[in-house]
Amino acid sequence: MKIFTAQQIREADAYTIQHLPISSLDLMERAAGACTSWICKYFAPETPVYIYCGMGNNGGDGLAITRLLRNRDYNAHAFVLHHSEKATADHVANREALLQKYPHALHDLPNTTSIPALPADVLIIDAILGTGLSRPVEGWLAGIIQQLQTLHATHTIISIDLPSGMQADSSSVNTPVVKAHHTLSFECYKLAFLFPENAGITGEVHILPIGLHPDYIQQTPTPFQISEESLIKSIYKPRSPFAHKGTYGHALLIAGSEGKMGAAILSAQSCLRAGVGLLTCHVPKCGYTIIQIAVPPAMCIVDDQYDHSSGFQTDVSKYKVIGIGPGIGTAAGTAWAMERLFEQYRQPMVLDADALNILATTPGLIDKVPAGSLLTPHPKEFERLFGKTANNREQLQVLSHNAIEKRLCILLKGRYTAMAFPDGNIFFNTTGNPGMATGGSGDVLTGILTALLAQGYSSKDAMLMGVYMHGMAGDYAAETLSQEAMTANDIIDYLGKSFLRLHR
Ligand SMILES: NC(=O)C1=CN([C@@H]2O[C@H](COP(=O)(O)OP(=O)(O)OC[C@H]3O[C@@H](n4cnc5c(N)ncnc54)[C@H](O)[C@@H]3O)[C@@H](O)[C@H]2O)[C@@H](O)CC1
Ligand SMILES: Nc1ncnc2c1ncn2[C@@H]1O[C@H](COP(=O)(O)OP(=O)(O)O)[C@@H](O)[C@H]1O
Ligand SMILES: [K+]
Repeated sequence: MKIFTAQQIREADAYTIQHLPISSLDLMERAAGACTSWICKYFAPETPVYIYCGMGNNGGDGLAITRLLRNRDYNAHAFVLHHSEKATADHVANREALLQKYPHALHDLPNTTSIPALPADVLIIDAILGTGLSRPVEGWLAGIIQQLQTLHATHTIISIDLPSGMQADSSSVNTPVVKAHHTLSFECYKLAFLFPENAGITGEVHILPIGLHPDYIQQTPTPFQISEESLIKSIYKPRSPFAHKGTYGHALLIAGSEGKMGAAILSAQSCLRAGVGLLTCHVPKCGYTIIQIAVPPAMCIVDDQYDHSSGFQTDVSKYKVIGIGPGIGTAAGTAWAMERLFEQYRQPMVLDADALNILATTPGLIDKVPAGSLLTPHPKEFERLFGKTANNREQLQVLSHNAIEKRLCILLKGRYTAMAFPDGNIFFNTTGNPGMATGGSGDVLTGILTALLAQGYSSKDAMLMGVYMHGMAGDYAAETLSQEAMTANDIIDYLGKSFLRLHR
């Protein structure tokens, strides 16, 4: 699913009006109709509904929703906030329509008044500002938004299209934004919904289709997309009936150190469960027996130190892919060995955890990482690698810039893991849940990505598919075990169920 900018949404609107037999007013009626149906599904007609409307088309939606709710016998009231002199044509048309049918449902709030006290059971609809927001809200309107923010604790708030004050495509940190329990947004996700800094502002996001022209959606390029199951199914390659273990690649996993052999076990097990043909683990000498007992299908070679500081003396060229990082530690010798590895091995590899920490502290080393490699930092590792950023929009820019410049596939872990590619595209993953906020989840991802590269998926496809499958396995685990009780091992156990879903 593409994510359009506010500007592109305006263009989509105009294109739809021009190429379909529909007026802009009818499109607004459709949008308002979709919101009204959603509200009626979840709230009984006895619920009093107060709808705060701005002067633009977002306010127009609010006025239309008021009329449509009244048509269904809801006790709905529109409060128009006069934040600008002029209203848009469709706002005016909907004002007239409401006045004509339900004159007592319309109330004007001049830009001197605050929101009058409201009964406890009122449902609040925020239709003040949408994608037309041109600058951060200030003055009187900022006061109104602050008032609505405090009402979040006592009333249910539904924002139309986006929480008023939120910028669709950029950061809104330190600016007044309505805090919603639900956001009913039209046609597509807005970029800002995916920013961790906006967690708790949109509430649950519900995307309501309003029939924007499919040609515009298909033809318009955008760097931002949501990775969906249909995309993953199109990437997935079923195994050939004539396959043998050599078909699916021999992977080398460099992982573990004293006290951190668990990371090696988790990534090795997930690598096997994600379909690698053959797996060899490179571990320090303290880990030999552990791996041999815990992961029988894997072969094992050892470093004669307690970390990986003797280097990877084996002939690395025979491996289809190398995954490196989980639990390896950051000893100077390990950094030295990693540098040698980049000289010997020039195919895409997977770098995670301590491998990333070593990159962050060894000047110039990141430039030696083979092109097409997959880097999987969480936000702290990302900051160590690329520095602090002022907000999530800037963070995304830094992510994409480095992916393009260094020709790497780099992700940034989170609720909506962002994946940036050398072609400039950025995808967001939606699978996964807070049950995965548990030690070892990331090690499992390293194993999955390594396995997919070994099986011949391209770097981009491996990242898109691996992150999606990792989250889906986490979702299956949470469904059966609860988010609290699930552990990283359970993500591995449910990988099978996730693959079965792709077979269908
Ligand atoms: N294709 C779509 O997505 C559709 C969108 N519609 C609605 O139209 C909305 C966009 O409408 P508009 O372009 O009229 O924009 P808005 O309704 O978001 O706001 C525009 C108005 O707010 C003022 N304004 C902007 N920033 C302000 C600030 N910081 N402080 C005070 N006033 C400010 C502008 O001067 C203008 O009067 C969408 O969010 C959606 O609700 C629907 O009606 C129909 C279809
Ligand atoms: N709230 C969440 N929603 C979705 N995915 C999550 C959530 N919390 C964690 N995850 C996922 O779990 C993984 C955690 O990785 P990481 O922080 O590297 O863990 P570790 O270092 O313990 O192995 C990431 O892939 C991340 O996207
Ligand atoms: K709004």
